[in-house]
Amino acid sequence: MTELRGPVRIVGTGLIGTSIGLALGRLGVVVELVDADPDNALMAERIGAGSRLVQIEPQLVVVAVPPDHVGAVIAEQLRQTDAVITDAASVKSKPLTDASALTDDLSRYVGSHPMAGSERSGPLAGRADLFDGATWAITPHETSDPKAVDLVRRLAEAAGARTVELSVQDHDLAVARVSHLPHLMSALAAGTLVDAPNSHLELAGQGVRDVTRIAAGDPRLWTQIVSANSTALTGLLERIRDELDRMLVALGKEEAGEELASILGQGVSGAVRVPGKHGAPHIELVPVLVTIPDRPGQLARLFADAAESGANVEDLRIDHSPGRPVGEVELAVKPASVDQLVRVLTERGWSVHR
Ligand SMILES: NC(=O)c1ccc[n+]([C@@H]2O[C@H](COP(=O)([O-])OP(=O)(O)OC[C@H]3O[C@@H](n4cnc5c(N)ncnc54)[C@H](O)[C@@H]3O)[C@@H](O)[C@H]2O)c1
Ligand SMILES: O=C(O)C(=O)C[C@]1(C(=O)O)C=C[C@@H](O)C=C1
Repeated sequence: MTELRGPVRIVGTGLIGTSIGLALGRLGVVVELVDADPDNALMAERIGAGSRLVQIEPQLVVVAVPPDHVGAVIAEQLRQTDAVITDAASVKSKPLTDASALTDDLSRYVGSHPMAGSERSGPLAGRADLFDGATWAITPHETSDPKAVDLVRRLAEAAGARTVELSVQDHDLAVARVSHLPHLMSALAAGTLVDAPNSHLELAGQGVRDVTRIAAGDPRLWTQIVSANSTALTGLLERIRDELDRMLVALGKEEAGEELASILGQGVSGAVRVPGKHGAPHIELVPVLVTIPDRPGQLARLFADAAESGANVEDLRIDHSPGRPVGEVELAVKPASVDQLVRVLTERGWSVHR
């Protein structure tokens, strides 16, 4: 076991670097912050992610810069320090290839990728709990030192994540499917809203919000991510194109029912395969919808009442459209807890529907 004692140097103090600094700060690990943009490093320091100048040599360097720059920073940090180096990039082949072109010995480098993030960028979007319960992929390459792999695993665990080890190639295939394709589909769906009249947008409910949230991610970052994974993405996009053609043909028919139901049914079968919280197998959750008045303290009261019922709220969604005097809270609970939750909330005056 290789103990994570720090100091940890974080290069790139945006959303991910700052969140890692904040998470390690919870354990008292000394963190040094470095960024090409001095304002971002200063901001990360101000919100408590670490310090800009640490006098001791780092034990570990985390490179959290956009994918196109990762290889060069890895090579630079290997030259400048004796530390183990990891990176957080959303693709793993490109950083390895780029770094290999710049240095001969990559034994102290182990790629990794926290599978948690946000559509927001920069240090102000950083959160100490971003990785709690998330999956963190570790992608050793052929010459990675096992002790370095162990230390990177320690980093992920210290940040609150559970680790999954897989090859660089397998990682890129996996994220093409579970992260990069969904991002592109979200961008395409959101793009159709650009010229939508306000009278259409006024009808926006939770469905369109669910589908478009990630489309708000930084286009420069995402261009780098998807370009670096173009081969895997091309195969998936071709499959989507074929399905779109099938859907168009079906919609054009008078009796489209069966064909459409088969495409939508495929969607249901795929959606239930998405694992549940903490990477656990998918568990069936039942949504319980509660209307809440738009007044301070109502959410706290609702949670207290839900807790009284004994139900564990597994997931939560708040839908509050501006201009409405009430909001709607969706509490997702296990089927066994539903009846008791509904009974207790109704008794306490909440307007509840399933
Ligand atoms: N955004 C997400 O949801 C997410 C999730 C997991 C992993 N990642 C990966 O993490 C990395 C960082 O993403 P982010 O969302 O934190 O981006 P970000 O834009 O919030 O932050 C990137 C930071 O890197 C700095 N930077 C850029 N080039 C640099 C260089 N050469 N040297 C030093 N600093 C440099 C920028 O000034 C900025 O502060 C990316 O590789 C991304 O693929 C992102
Ligand atoms: O939750 C989000 O906003 C994300 O898009 C996070 C997400 C993902 O696809 O799950 C996005 C890119 C990262 O490389 C890792 C995580």
